[in-house]
Amino acid sequence: MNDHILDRLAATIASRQGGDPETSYTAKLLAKGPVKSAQKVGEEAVEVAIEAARGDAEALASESADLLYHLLVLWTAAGVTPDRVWAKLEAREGTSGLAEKAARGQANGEGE
Ligand SMILES: N=c1c2ncn([C@@H]3O[C@H](COP(=O)(O)OP(=O)(O)OP(=O)(O)O)[C@@H](O)[C@H]3O)c2ncn1[C@@H]1O[C@H](COP(=O)(O)O)[C@@H](O)[C@H]1O
Repeated sequence: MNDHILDRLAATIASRQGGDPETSYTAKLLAKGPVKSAQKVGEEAVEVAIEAARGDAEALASESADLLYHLLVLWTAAGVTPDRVWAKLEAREGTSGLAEKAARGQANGEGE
């Protein structure tokens, strides 16, 4: 997935670590630490939800791009590589979300 936009964006974000906050918004954000990035992810997620509820597909696409950018910044700030997340998704590929939910329920002692 190395030529995917998310991987290219993640590489750009990683390259901004320790960069000049005067010339790079990403460097400025990373310099503030993971809590600031977590706050931005929360804000952008709310904006995504608002545009989805309003039924504005163009605004939803735009806010989704903001959310993905800030999520990638958060991963970098928190030391999570995109490959680690992709591996989680790949491990779930082909399995039903309902089966996973049922397994979690049993582990929690539900449904007995
Ligand atoms: N994809 C993005 C991207 N998406 C959103 N944003 C910025 O994220 C910010 C989010 O909007 P807000 O209204 O919350 O911004 P704000 O009010 O300045 O927020 P605060 O940080 O002050 O809380 C805006 O300033 C957007 O420009 C992005 N900034 C950068 N990128 C990518 O990151 C690359 C590197 O950017 P620099 O680090 O700036 O060189 C760019 O080439 C792009 O590919």
